[in-house]
Amino acid sequence: MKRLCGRIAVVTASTDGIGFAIAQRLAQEGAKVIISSRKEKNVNKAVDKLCKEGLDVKGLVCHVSNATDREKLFDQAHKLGGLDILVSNAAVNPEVGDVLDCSESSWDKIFDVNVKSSFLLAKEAVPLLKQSKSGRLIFISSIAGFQPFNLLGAYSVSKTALLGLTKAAALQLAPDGITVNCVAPGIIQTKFSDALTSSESARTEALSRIPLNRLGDTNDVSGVVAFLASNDGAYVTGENIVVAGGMASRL
Ligand SMILES: NC(=O)c1ccc[n+]([C@@H]2O[C@H](COP(=O)([O-])OP(=O)(O)OC[C@H]3O[C@@H](n4cnc5c(N)ncnc54)[C@H](O)[C@@H]3O)[C@@H](O)[C@H]2O)c1
Repeated sequence: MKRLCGRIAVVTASTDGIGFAIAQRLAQEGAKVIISSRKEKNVNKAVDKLCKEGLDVKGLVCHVSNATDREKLFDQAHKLGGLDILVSNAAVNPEVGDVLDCSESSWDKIFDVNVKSSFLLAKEAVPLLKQSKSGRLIFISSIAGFQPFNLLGAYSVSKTALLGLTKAAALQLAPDGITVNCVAPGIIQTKFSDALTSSESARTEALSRIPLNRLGDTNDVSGVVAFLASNDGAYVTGENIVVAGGMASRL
């Protein structure tokens, strides 16, 4: 099914993991997708891979905290014809520990990348999204945003902030016909979740919390994002959608 023909999408941190799967899926559904991440080498590799699959993608270096990089991202979209879909996916977690043990520098970094950059990307995308007939803003939060994970204190709180940002921005942008939603993944197999899944004991503990009894795959998340980006999701806004194999009922 190609639900996104003629749409232009920007996905941050999309050279690997969940972001890559989202970029791939949006492109498979017919969108022209701008891939980005911090390192040129990774951008080139991801673009090469998707171009070889016959997908319409362009790539750009973008450190989401860097205003010039963000400007280049939207300039590129403008040159391609506009912007219909922004997926804000980049996140960091530089420190493992309880929330009140987080160092000030890690707190600042977590909130700078996970929250402030998402806010700024959204704010800067709005002029282009307003020109689209089907503007979509999609934030990637986490199940930890609903109930903080042990030892992921500050990261969890940053993801909670995105739940609020989604609701507030959805109300603000509804009169312009732009939908704003958030996807909150559970434990999805990527580099990011390695610590939660790599050892046998960590894996068993993780699975004990997931009613569907399997870890998530990046495609479990990308399909939901594609739905929200498409006309099938046109009447959904201000929602935080958990994609976690039922984990939310065991929090
Ligand atoms: N994997 C999971 O279990 C899981 C669960 C819940 C939420 N998430 C969220 O999903 C998103 C993607 O995570 P992932 O699991 O694919 O892992 P990942 O490590 O592949 O994704 C994080 C990406 O963000 C990028 N990034 C970090 N700082 C950046 C910056 N300043 N500018 C641009 N890019 C930057 C990293 O390079 C990395 O590619 C993140 O928002 C993460 O919080 C992941």
